Amino acid sequence: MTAPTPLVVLTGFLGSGKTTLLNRWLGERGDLAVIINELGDIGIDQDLARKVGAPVSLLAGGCVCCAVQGTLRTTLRNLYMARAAGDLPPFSTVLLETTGAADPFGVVSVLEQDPWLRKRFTLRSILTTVDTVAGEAALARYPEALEQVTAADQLLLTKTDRVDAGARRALADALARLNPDAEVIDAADAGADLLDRDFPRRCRITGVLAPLSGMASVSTSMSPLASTAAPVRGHALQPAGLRWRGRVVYERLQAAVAALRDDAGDDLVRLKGLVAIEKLDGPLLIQAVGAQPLEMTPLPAWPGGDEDSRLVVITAGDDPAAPRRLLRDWQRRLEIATEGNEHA
Ligand SMILES: Nc1nc2c(ncn2[C@@H]2O[C@H](COP(=O)(O)OP(=O)(O)OP(=O)(O)O)[C@@H](O)[C@H]2O)c(=O)[nH]1
Repeated sequence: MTAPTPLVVLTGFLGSGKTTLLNRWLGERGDLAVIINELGDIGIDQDLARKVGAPVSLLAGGCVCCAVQGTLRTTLRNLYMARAAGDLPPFSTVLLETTGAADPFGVVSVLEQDPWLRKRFTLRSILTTVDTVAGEAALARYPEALEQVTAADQLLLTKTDRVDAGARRALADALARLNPDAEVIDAADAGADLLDRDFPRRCRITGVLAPLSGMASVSTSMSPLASTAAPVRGHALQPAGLRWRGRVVYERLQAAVAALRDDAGDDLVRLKGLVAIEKLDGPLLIQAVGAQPLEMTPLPAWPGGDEDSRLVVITAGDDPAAPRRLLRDWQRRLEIATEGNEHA
């Protein structure tokens, strides 16, 4: 049997820059197979993944670490079989982008517990993006963010263009204390050759999400970033998505986004969407990460074959109805017809 194919896990909290980095790497090398995991049922990132011939598989509807572990197994098997049959280009490495809420240890256990997969794939590394703007707050509030940092072989600082050198250094020092085994570098300096790098084998023992009741003590004793904010229990992140047909007037969209952000307040963790706009050929890509500035980018054409408008909202807290309420208000504000729309 040929040597097992390396699997690189790219993780990092919601909106920390995983897809941006993945896209850059896809532009740098053509020997990757990519698996993108989305928290909700509606996928956007797989359409945004640069189309350079790399096979891109979508795992939607939950985290690979728990809800869709079985689907990850099937996807890896399918990739292996399709390559063996010559139906896919001969990729050398599988790059798995987790959801921003994933526990990387759960991903590792998929490989470890499946004898068939264990012979054919090997975990090469866990690479974790950390947002220099929002990373500190995320680590203090979300056990997922802490778990992702703890699990990392390499920590990649993103959005360093938006903070000063002092803030960058303070975060890097704090991360080094949280995970002394992982080197901290700027994502901007991380070329795609990082995907070939082997790291010393580590015993990965889940530390944060499993004993959730211990989270408060973990965040104060381990984290130099601990804040007074009460930590949210694991996976207390609620996704909802809306899909619709029809164009929206730009000014009304702007007002609807502002109203949604206002209504959600601090609980809005992530907003992303592709929206058809009056008088524009391609869609508008909408991105918001917490309270960070909104990004609206007109795309020249619809990426992927899917030309439905889509909006995904992820809120903090235990109430799964919260993001759905935001989407219902969104629908009402933009007078999007109910018929044919899909909430997920
Ligand atoms: N200024 C700046 N913005 C960045 C950088 N990296 C990512 N972003 C922005 O941050 C937002 C989120 O980036 P993504 O790459 O989609 O983050 P993600 O981790 O894939 O997000 P999820 O998949 O939703 O968890 C987007 O609006 C990006 O344009 C960076 O290095 N600098």
